[in-house]
Amino acid sequence: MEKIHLETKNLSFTYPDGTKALKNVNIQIKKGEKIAIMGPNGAGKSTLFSHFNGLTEPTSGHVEIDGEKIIFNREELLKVRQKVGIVFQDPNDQLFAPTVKEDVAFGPMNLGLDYDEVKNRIAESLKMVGMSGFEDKTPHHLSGGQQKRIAIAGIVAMKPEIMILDEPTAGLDPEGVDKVLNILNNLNNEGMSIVISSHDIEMVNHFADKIFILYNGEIIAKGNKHQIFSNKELLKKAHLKAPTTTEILYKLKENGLDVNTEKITVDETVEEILNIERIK
Ligand SMILES: Nc1ncnc2c1ncn2[C@@H]1O[C@H](COP(=O)(O)OP(=O)(O)OP(=O)(O)O)[C@@H](O)[C@H]1O
Repeated sequence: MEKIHLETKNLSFTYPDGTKALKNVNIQIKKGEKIAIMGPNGAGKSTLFSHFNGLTEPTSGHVEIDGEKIIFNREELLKVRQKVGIVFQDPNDQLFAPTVKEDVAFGPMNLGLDYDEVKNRIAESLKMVGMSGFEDKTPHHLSGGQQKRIAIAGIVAMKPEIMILDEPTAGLDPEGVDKVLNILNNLNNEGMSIVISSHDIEMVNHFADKIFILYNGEIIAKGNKHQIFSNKELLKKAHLKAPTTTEILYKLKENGLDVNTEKITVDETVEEILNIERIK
């Protein structure tokens, strides 16, 4: 059986002003999975992510990493943060050093690694995100897409086992989205578990093995992309737009054609349409 890498058990969180941001959230992420958490603004995605490496302590319930409950003391949290790396939505919340290399060095230096190892990690992680040569640049003089890749490099340099990214492709142009997805797929191929949040259904359609829908602090659905993206009622409730392929298949069905609306990718949809032609 595949090992569970990260799990939340009856996780609930209420902000000091009384906002119940998470209500009894139970999710399991297996080793090596690519997961997307989707949901409307204010659903609780960022609040959930801040629990994954112990940045926030649950009001009730808990989070387990490799079957071990996160314990809230300095030593244990340091161990958790080595295993679970978080890339925030806004690179400005993450990038603060005067140069790219100092920024990427920050995490590995905090792990107490020696100078040569830190240097190696800076070079390796900048190469991984396609930003070698930018070492001496000021992070705030880079484009949004470049800043995002530097923020990812800073976390990659700590060699976490699980990487959490809050809306990693928001605001990027199509090439920027592809670049980030390539980086995440390469990291996943090396064994890293990846969890992202996103509103971008076409991107998630290409990326995720499993999707959780968070709505008003609760997980209201989980499944693979076929199960989630063919459920138009669910998508509407979660303020998500169905993929164009799903819209086409639903329209064909409304017009009396016997099509399987669970086909999601362009290739599957074309095959389904060609099948109707063949039956005719
Ligand atoms: N510091 C805070 N104090 C009180 N309420 C908060 C605080 N931060 C967030 N909230 C509330 O908690 C709920 C969940 O917010 P959260 O930011 O986790 O949602 P989200 O799904 O990440 O939203 P978005 O897609 O807009 O980034 C919202 O109702 C929000 O208003």
